[in-house]
Amino acid sequence: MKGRLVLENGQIFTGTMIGRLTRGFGEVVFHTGMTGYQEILTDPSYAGQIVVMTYPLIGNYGINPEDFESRKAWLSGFVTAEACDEPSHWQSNQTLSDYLAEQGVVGLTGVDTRTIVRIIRDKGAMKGWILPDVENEPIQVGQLEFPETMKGHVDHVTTPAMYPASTNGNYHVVVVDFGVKSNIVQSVVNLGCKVTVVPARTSFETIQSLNPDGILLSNGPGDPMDCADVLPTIRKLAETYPLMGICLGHQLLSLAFGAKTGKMLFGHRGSNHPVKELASGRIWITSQNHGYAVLDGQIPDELEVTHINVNDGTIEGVRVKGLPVFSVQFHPEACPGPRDSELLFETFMQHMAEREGRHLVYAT
Ligand SMILES: NC(=O)CC[C@H](N)C(=O)O
Repeated sequence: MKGRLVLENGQIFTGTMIGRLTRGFGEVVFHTGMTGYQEILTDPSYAGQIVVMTYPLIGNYGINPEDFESRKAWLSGFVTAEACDEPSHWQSNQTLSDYLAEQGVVGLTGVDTRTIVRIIRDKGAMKGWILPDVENEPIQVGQLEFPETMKGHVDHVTTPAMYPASTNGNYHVVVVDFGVKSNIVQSVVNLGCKVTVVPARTSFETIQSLNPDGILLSNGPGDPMDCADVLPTIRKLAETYPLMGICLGHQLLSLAFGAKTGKMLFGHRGSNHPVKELASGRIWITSQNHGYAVLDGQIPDELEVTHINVNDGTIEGVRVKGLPVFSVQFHPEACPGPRDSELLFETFMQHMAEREGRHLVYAT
C-alpha cells in the first residue's frame, strides 16, 4: 500500500507503507545511525516523534529479543529509504516491518530521506503526518491539524509504580524514570548496585524513605520544561545525594540549578557525535538523541560546564560545584554504542563510595 509523509510546511513524500497500516502523527526528526534501529524504536525518548533514518538500508539484521530498550515501541512513525525484509542475523526472530505491525507503529519506506533531512536541517524539526493513500485521493494539507507534539509524554512512558530492578548490591541507586532506557538501569546493575526505579513524579520524601546512596535521573521524551514541577525535588535530591543525570535528566538537573533550556533547530540524533571533556581535552564519540539543549551564556554560578559538542559547541555536560552531582546530554550507557563514555557510571559509583567514606568496592 502506498502512503505519504506530509510535512507541516506542505511538502509531501510518497513511499510504501510498512508496519501497521494506519495514520501516524509526530515531530519529524532524523537519525544518522547506521545501526541501532531496534534501540531507537524502543527508547521512550522518541515518544511523539516520527524518526527518519538517514542510513539508506535499515532492518538488515532484523529484530532480536536482546536489544529492546523498553517493553514496547513508543515512537509515532518510522521512515526509511529501504526497509530490509530478509534480515540476516543469528539472533533475529522478526523483520522490522513485522515488529512495527505488532507494536502498532506505522512505517514508510522507499522514501527520499535525503531530501527530508535537507529540509529539516534547513527549516528545523517540524510536525508531520504519515497517511495511507486512500484510492489516490489527493491529500488536503490545509485540512490536516498539526497539534503540539512535545508535551505530556513523560507521564505516559514513566513506570506507573516503583519496582526493584536489582535487589542486592553495595550501593542503592534510585533511578527516577522519565522514560528510562533499560541499558541505563543495566549499567548500574552491572556495577553491582541495588537499583530501585521510581515514577517521574515521586516526592523527595518517598525517595528518601528508600534510603538511597545515589540518584540517577533518566532520559525521557519531550520538552524538559514540561517537567518544571519536578525541579524543586531534583534540586533537593542533588543537595542530599550523589546524583547523575542523563539526557532529559541532564536538562532537568541544569534547570533545577537555574540554567535555561531551548529547542535546537534539528537536534542531535546519531551514534557518532564527538564530545570534548573540557578537563582533559579528550574527545569521546557518543550516542545522542535530543532536540533540546542547555543554553550557553546563561549558566548560573553554581554550575560548571564539563563537556561540549565538538561539531556545534553546544553544552553536553555540567557539574554542580562542590557537590558529587553531574549530568551529561549524551548516552554513556552506549546502546547501541559507542562505549567511550561508559566510565561516567564509575565516576558516579566513586561519588557514592566517597559519601560513605568507603573505598569503591564492586560487588562480585
Ligand atoms: N533522550 C532524551 O532524554 C531526550 C531529552 C529531550 N526529550 C530532548 O529531546 O532533548
